Amino acid sequence: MSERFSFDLHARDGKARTGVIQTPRGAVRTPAFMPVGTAATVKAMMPESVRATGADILLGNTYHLMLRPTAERIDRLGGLHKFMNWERPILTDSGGFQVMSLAGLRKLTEKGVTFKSHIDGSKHELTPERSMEIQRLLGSDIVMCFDECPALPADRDRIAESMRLSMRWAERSRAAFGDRPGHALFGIMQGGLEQDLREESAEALKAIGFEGYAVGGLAVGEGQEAMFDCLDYAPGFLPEDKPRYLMGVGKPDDIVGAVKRGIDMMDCVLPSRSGRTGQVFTRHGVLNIKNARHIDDPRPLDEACTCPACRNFSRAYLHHVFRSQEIISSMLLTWHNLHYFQEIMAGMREAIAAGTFAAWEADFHAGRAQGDI
Ligand SMILES: CNc1nc2cc(C(N)=O)ccc2[nH]1
Repeated sequence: MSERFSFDLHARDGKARTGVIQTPRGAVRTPAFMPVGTAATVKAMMPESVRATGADILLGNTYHLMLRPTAERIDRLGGLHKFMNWERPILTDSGGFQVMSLAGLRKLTEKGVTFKSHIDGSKHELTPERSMEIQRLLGSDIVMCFDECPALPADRDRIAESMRLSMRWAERSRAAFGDRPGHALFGIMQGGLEQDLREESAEALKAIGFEGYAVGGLAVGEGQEAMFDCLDYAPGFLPEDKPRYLMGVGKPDDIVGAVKRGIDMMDCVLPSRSGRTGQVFTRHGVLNIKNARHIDDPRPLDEACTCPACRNFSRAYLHHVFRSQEIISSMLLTWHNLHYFQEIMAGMREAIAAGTFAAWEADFHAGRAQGDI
């Protein structure tokens, strides 16, 4: 285990990169996918099961945890790692995105955001300083700057104004974070789909200096083509030698396209949330287990998959327990989806190291039938 936070790039293939982030709580192999552990749990998964899928790091949500059970209570109980029995790295978001997407009665000023809890209507405030304090109390290994992520579509002036506010908040986040060896603070690039504003944001963040850099403000309704157009230039504005984290992404083909364009880390609720709705991701495409066509199907979800759902259960059984709203349905489908997402990451890491990413990507796309399978 390293006492420091560091990032070592091992290989490149085109713009795609593979390497390792070292932290005092363990190594993170990149490109990395982070399962989302919103309320101190990856829903329907035991922590050891999350690890068994291949995850090196998971994401915790500041907004949810500050409201319930509160950061102070988690701190008193030994921090988030101990609280949720996950002793490997945790990245926490700043709360900024979820305040704007979940909370009620929000008021945004230069200082920060005041809002009402979606749980009980109680009043709260998030500022760069309070977000840093919460993430410190949680004990997270990678802390995210407090920022504002404007909803798209938005006009250029709004995007510019919002980005510049986030850059001022990045300064304040850096100042409030303090000197915490072994912990990292990541800046978040904003700027919407405006190339010049993205470059301005990157320059502002580099002038402050961070241990890693996120591409924020995407996966907010712009669509894959627009997101990839932005990713064709935005990662290149960021330092080569620091991790690049694309927030909130995404479907398997989004993830592959992002890594191809130079992204090292991603997080998304899709594999876990969709597992609970019966949506199953496989190397041959997507299926929904609730479809009646599975009712007598003795085959596994994916013959080639080694997860517990595919090794031990038929589609007919998974259809039955989904239809019966049995808890095991969410457990098995979440496990399968997370396992598959980690299989994609492992395949890309290996391909980039071998210089065969283009062939791997062609095989990835070739295997995916259209629609249900
Ligand atoms: C699900 N899409 C998504 N876009 C995001 C953008 C941010 C951001 N801070 O710009 C954070 C979380 C995000 N999640």
